[in-house]
Amino acid sequence: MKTILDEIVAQKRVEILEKQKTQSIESFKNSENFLLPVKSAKASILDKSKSGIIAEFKRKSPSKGFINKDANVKEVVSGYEKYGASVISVLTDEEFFGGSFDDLQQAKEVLNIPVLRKDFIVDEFQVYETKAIGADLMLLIAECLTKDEVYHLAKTAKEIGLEVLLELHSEDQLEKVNEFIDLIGINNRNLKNFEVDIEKSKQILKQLPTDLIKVAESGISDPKTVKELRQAGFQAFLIGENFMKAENPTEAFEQFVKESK
Ligand SMILES: O=C(O)c1ccccc1NCC(=O)[C@H](O)[C@H](O)COP(=O)(O)O
Repeated sequence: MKTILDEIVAQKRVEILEKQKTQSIESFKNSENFLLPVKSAKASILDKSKSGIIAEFKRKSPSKGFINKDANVKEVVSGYEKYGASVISVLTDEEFFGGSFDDLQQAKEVLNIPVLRKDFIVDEFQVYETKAIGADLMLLIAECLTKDEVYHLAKTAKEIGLEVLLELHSEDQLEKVNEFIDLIGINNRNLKNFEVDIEKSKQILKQLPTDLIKVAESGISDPKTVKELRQAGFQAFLIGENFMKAENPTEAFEQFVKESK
């Protein structure tokens, strides 16, 4: 049976082919952002004056539909930074998440902390594109890539200065971790039925390489869960919907950070 991830990846491949009619890796290399230095997410997460939260700007999702369709990106992300976010994640997928490059670029304009391009990267074209749009790091999802693809995409990213967050959904994907990965995320959301199980993070944690930054992802809505996961050994927490669904995402974030200390 096809999963939502299969559907998203198929759509990505169509989009890439369409974009390649007018853009090329060479054109990305000639872009203004290409030679600019990136901000390190690793360093920002290890900075103890911040919360360890990777706060995600997310307008909609396949599991929840619309969350906050018309949110003002600059307002929301600058609030997240003000109250201690370590990194900002911006969805750039349009079809399934209502995101855009414009959202990422607007976020970048007002932020001093690193910005993660949250998308479904399956081709080196998108790696160069990630640098050209001004992101500091990118996500790779082990579930939709072979071990060789993860290696090639992560190596390319590192060569052009991007940091890489590799997301795992199960223990058997651990073999895809390589020397080019900076952060490793465990996604608590089952992409077949969208159920969230925070225990999954804890189970896989014990087997993660000790030298990588460990990120618990998805379905976190209680500050106590952050405390628990921090105690267990996670250094970062990727949280989107819980803040975005609030009437005032910044206030919700501020309160959450206070309670998760
Ligand atoms: O969020 C979804 O419904 C989803 C569906 C299919 C593939 C990926 C999906 N989410 C991407 C993410 O990784 C989350 O946006 C991120 O971890 C934040 O999760 P949450 O705090 O639950 O919004």
